Amino acid sequence: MNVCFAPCPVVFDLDGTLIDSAPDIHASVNAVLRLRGVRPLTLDQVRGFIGGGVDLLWRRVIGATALPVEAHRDLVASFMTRYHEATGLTRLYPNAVEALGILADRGYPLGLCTNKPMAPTRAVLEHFGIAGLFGVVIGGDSLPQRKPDPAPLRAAFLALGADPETPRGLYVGDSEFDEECARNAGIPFLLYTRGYRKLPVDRMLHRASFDDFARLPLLVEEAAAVG
Ligand SMILES: O=C(O)COP(=O)(O)O
Ligand SMILES: [Mg+2]
Repeated sequence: MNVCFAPCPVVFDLDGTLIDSAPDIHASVNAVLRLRGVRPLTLDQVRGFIGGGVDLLWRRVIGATALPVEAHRDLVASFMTRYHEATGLTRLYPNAVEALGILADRGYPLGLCTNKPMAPTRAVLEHFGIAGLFGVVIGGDSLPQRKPDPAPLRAAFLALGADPETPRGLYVGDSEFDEECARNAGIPFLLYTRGYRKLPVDRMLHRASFDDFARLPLLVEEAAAVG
């Protein structure tokens, strides 16, 4: 059982969960492709490449274009110079900030565990004025491992004071990477269905799913009570 007597930590994914960042990622990818004389990718294509961090994003971009595999490192570097502070096209999902505020007011320690590198993660949290809500932020370059490896999620729960043997709490995310990571870490998973997942909801293991953040505070209370 994973019952939380005191409010247990709730850790969030970022891209496709709290924010729709695909338009900024898409614009930065296409800026790099333009410099190389490569045809732009569609927003749907790029959205489908998000979830595993920038290295995987660019392996997928290379796979969809005629770019050489050897250019991967330079492409990632060129992308990061554009993307590290790109927030103009990014939007918070409706009611996400309100839900975070309600959970914080109720005493739930909040954390963030994303595969996005720390620099753009910090930039977007500052841009939306929500950095202070999170007791810990783990980015895609904070540890040698990335989701779906359980290490980043475990690190987030440890930083929020969870017991290392039997970490208690909930992970809220949108993608197959998050689901697998939660499963690997033994943490119940709450699935936001309007993000970037590719599988149908019923093919993903989750404690509960939701399509509106207005429902999240109640779902957290219910999931925390069941354990
Ligand atoms: O940057 C990515 O590829 C994914 O980021 P996320 O872990 O916040 O969904
Ligand atoms: Mg995500």
